[in-house]
Amino acid sequence: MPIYMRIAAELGLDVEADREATILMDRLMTGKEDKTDELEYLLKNERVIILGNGPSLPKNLEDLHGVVIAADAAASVYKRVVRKEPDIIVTDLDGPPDILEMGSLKVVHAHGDNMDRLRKFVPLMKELVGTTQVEPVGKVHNFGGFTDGDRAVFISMMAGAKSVVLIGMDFDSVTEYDILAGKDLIKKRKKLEIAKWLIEIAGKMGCPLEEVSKWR
Ligand SMILES: Nc1ncnc2c1ncn2[C@@H]1O[C@H](COP(=O)(O)OP(=O)(O)OP(=O)(O)O)[C@@H](O)[C@H]1O
Ligand SMILES: Nc1nc2c(c(=O)[nH]1)N=C(CO)CN2
Repeated sequence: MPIYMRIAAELGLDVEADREATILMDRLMTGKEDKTDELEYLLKNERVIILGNGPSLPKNLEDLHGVVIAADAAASVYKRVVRKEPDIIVTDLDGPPDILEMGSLKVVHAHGDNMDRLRKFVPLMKELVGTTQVEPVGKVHNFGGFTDGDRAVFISMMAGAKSVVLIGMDFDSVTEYDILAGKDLIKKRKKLEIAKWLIEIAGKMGCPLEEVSKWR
């Protein structure tokens, strides 16, 4: 079974709704600039640092050398701690809305459970990269991956990054942010297990992961 079909079955996701969201995203991107070439240019042959939103993130943000990709709410933590904005934000738009005001290149994911947020936020954006987890349509791409953090890993690999460093990817523990945001913690833990599994697959596919011991 294709990897995404296994994930959809495990989490009870509606694949047809994902397809509908992909078509919606393509329509919402009409007249907007598809920044995929710039995304690739930013990452190709670079050392890429991917920030996940795990509890260890704030303590590990000193002296980062490389292109910084923040997975969703990790962008807010990065800005609060180092007073800089990440180069790239990968999001499915369920993080804090202030991240959308950052100057970072945004990679916005369409899926069956965020169509309202796509309708609300994509019209406010001038340029973006649109992604999906099902068949690509028009300007909406599938680079692989599922959660924001592991999608950032697949994007980096597909763009030809020289190496990939993972920070704040604590797959065994949810954050205070998840609890305060009232997330379904059983589902969140399942998503973190999936993220870990997919990053392992990316490693087997040749993704040049650095310092693997830190996130295991
Ligand atoms: N312990 C952790 N808690 C939260 N995120 C983590 C953790 N470890 C790794 N991550 C990665 O950081 C990403 C961004 O975190 P964030 O809290 O914004 O999650 P999210 O993707 O918006 O939540 P959801 O997966 O429910 O949509 C996650 O998608 C995941 O890939
Ligand atoms: N349909 C659907 N797709 C997703 C979802 C989700 O909640 N529903 N969450 C994701 C990462 O958090 C990624 N993809």
